[in-house]
Amino acid sequence: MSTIRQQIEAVRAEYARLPAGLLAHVERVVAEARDLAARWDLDLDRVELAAWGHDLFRAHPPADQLRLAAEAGLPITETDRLEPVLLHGPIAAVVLRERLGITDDEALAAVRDHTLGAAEMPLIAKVILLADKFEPRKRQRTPVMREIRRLARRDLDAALLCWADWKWVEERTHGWVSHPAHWTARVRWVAEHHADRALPPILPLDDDADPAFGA
Ligand SMILES: Nc1ncnc2c1ncn2[C@@H]1O[C@H](COP(=O)(O)OP(=O)(O)OP(=O)(O)OP(=O)(O)OC[C@H]2O[C@@H](n3cnc4c(N)ncnc43)[C@H](O)[C@@H]2O)[C@@H](O)[C@H]1O
Repeated sequence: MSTIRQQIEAVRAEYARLPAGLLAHVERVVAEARDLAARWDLDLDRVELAAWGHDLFRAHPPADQLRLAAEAGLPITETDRLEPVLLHGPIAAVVLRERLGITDDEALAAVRDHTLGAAEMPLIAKVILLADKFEPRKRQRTPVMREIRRLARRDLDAALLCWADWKWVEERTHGWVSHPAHWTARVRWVAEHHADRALPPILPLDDDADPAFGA
């Protein structure tokens, strides 16, 4: 069985066949994810492994992404057929497990869910999703990502929710459909956010005590 550092080197070697621009992005995500992981006291090697794996299939043509997803037995929704790029994380998670022998379930979940999020996410997955969204190039392109980055240092869940709000606007702007998996995650995050900030109980209405009703 290989060590985690050997697994990282094996995944990293795969980028030799991929576009230089993608490698540069992944290197930025690795640095960003390690920084955030250190703040949340996570195992840096496991986070780095997930960061290296997350975009292995990002640059593949859409037809290949659809074919690979079908070969891997992944569920393919109507939204995935319209936008096969949404399958690149799930494909990478399967290939990392089956071809590269990676068995760290939380790291694989982070790879799988880095585009859409999921209702249940281990800390590693939250860190990878957010680091991918606010690595330096992206926060230069989308300045609101700087605020989400600042928030992630204090509260990962609030940062995810803010990213989901931003994404909702992005989807409407581009005329994209919200992916069902992302919507399920978002609904859960909103419910958890409000549960954490419980409102005072609503008192029963007493119409008789209300002068407006006594008249
Ligand atoms: N072939 C290539 N050659 C050279 N460089 C390359 C390359 N491919 C990638 N790169 C480089 O790698 C960088 C990183 O790629 P990404 O990290 O995928 O960066 P991105 O395209 O800006 O998308 P995003 O940050 O939203 O990422 P996500 O996985 O969430 O989302 C992934 C995509 O899903 C799409 N998406 C998300 N939600 C969607 C929805 N609901 N409907 C439709 N599409 C949706 C968006 O188009 C988004 O771009 C690129 O910016 C580029 O510099």
